[in-house]
Amino acid sequence: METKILNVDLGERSYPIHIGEDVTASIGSLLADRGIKPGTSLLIVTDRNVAALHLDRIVGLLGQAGYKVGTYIAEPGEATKSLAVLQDIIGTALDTGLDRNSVFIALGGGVIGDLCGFAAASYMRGVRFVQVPTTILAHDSSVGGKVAVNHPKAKNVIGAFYQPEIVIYDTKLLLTLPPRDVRSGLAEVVKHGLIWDEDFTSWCNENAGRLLSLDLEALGEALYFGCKVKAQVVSEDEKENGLRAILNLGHTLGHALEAVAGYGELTHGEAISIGMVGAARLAGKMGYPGDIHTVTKALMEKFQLPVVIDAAYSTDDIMSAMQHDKKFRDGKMVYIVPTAIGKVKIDSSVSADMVRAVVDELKGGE
Ligand SMILES: NC(=O)c1ccc[n+]([C@@H]2O[C@H](COP(=O)([O-])OP(=O)(O)OC[C@H]3O[C@@H](n4cnc5c(N)ncnc54)[C@H](O)[C@@H]3O)[C@@H](O)[C@H]2O)c1
Ligand SMILES: O=C(O)C(=O)C[C@@H](O)[C@H](O)[C@H](O)COP(=O)(O)O
Ligand SMILES: [Zn+2]
Repeated sequence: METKILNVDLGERSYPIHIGEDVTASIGSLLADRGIKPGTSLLIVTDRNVAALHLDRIVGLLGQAGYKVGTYIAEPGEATKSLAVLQDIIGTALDTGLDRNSVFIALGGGVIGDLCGFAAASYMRGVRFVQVPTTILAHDSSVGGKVAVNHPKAKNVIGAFYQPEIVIYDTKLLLTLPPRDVRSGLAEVVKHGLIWDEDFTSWCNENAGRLLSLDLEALGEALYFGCKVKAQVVSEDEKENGLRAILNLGHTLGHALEAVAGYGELTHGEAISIGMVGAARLAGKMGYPGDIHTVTKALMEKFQLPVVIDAAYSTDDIMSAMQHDKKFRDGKMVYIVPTAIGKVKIDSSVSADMVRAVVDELKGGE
């Protein structure tokens, strides 16, 4: 696929997304084009898995382009998205003398993007940062400026809206992903179809095999579509006062499952796969056509993602974890309900009893 460029249109905080095979080869000139001049001190935040595979090359490219490069290597996994690791990154930034002109680079998946982005938002009250996503899932996390770490009780509740300077998305880096993370990332790809476009949802269904086997042509198209939806929604509603909540399809239940299971037990994509099937069940109970559930469940199964809740998790724990959802207002639940394939509604009329019934059905393996 030839390189494609999208723009996130946010006035003076607008930024480009470059997607293509080998775009990181030009990382130095892409940074310079964004006003990050050679000679600038950079801190690359990454995790151990990504470091072993891709860090030396990126450090080399940035060094050759004249940047001063430091690194912070975290443990892989969701548990790394924590205040303790955030503090450690800030310690490294201080020890290496980074100042307000310095730039943080997130080289990794969504965990690293969210963590590094929040570190950049906090360090000296804000330094610039760059997203270099290395997972499929990170087409979602690298765009839009939601940055955060987790609290043991709830996902992403310590965070900010803080936009990157540029997103540099090299699809070749995805070729080293383990199968579980391929499947997990594809859950968010399918989500962008389910909330936005019936035709793209059908395309995902038809191209599941190519996507699962990391066909770069198919992946490039899928990631371009997801980033395009995301850029459009975020450009209209950066801070989730309305429309942006649709990106949360499946997340009320999904985030609760991640917290109740213990961070890292379920991947984010696995959790929202179950959450999206739950939302489709809810839609059925509310009188929307039954095929939303059938199609959603079949799609998730096609991508080898889970569609039921482990019976060991307590329904009460799941229900109370959902109370921390950031969409809820004044104690009122707000759900993203699919009303057709490719369409969703932001709904505050869903009863807790209905949600509990869905959770119990999913635990019963239905
Ligand atoms: N900010 C947002 O808008 C947003 C959107 C979606 C998800 N998220 C967050 O993203 C996180 C999940 O992201 P994720 O699934 O990318 O998780 P992740 O960052 O933990 O990456 C998944 C695994 O893949 C490994 N990995 C990453 N790139 C690799 C590569 N190229 N080759 C081999 N291994 C590689 C990592 O080491 C890790 O073990 C969650 O915390 C979720 O809440 C945020
Ligand atoms: O960008 C958004 O907005 C999203 O909701 C995208 C989600 O896929 C993502 O998981 C996000 O981090 C969830 O945000 P939260 O506000 O529910 O924590
Ligand atoms: Zn998500």
